Amino acid sequence: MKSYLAAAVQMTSLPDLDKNLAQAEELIELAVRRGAELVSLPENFAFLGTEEEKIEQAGTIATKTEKFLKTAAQKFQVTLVGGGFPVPVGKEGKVYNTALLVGPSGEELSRYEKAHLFDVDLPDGNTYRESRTVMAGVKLPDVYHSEQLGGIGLSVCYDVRFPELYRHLSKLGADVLFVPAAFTAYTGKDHWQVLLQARAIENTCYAIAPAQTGTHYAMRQTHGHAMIIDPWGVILADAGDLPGVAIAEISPQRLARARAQMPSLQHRVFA
Ligand SMILES: O=C(O)CNC(=O)[C@H](CS)NC(=O)CCC(=O)C(=O)O
Repeated sequence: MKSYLAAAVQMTSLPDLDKNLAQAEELIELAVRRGAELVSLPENFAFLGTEEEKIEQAGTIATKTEKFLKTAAQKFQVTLVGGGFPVPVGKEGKVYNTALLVGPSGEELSRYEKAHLFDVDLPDGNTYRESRTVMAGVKLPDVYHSEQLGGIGLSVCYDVRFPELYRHLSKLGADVLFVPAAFTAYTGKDHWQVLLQARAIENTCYAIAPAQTGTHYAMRQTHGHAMIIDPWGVILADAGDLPGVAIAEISPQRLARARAQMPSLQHRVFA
């Protein structure tokens, strides 16, 4: 593993696939121009609209988004994390909320289907029933071991509240934990940064969290603050609340130092 720059993109995705993919490409290009070799896009980067619209367009969203990720990775010669985005499954009109890791040759390196679905009623009046349209993934994510970029583990958004998933990834040798998200403004203000720092600290891994920000449609507002956190829990970059990119260095020396100073992974008893 070498030292390199990683980027967490922050977007305001809309119920408009082509517009979103164009915005994503601009932000990937911006990150690459600043030297990023590993660029990540938030949950719902390709489409953020009502569940009805999402299901109607799921086939097109899946095909175009996968092609977009592979083409963009090749065009900019970078490794990309994208997702989740809907991929149709079965006959019930449901989708997997899928995250993909794609290498610079456009090859798929890893795929993860979101396992924890956001079925929550918030005190601000918003009701979320992700399971109405999404089928829960049943497989723990793999770690992709890149000689250059280290061990890379995927997750999606609400997963961040389930530490056992990240423990699984760190046990498999993850160095970088991805949490692409569309966190609600309401929960985000109190929970987002704390949860990400906890996942980074307890696993002595980098946490990279691309995010949605702003108002997408109707009452849907997201928290923003795409960020990169180091294995000691220090926030290295924070995108604030406007579209843009958070960029920071991922360093094997910093990983080694944090793990030497706090060898908690070696002291695990139960998991
Ligand atoms: O809002 C939308 O329409 C888009 N959001 C999403 O698609 C997903 C599933 S509903 N959001 C989350 O998982 C938020 C989790 C979260 O915010 C928390 O854990 O607090």
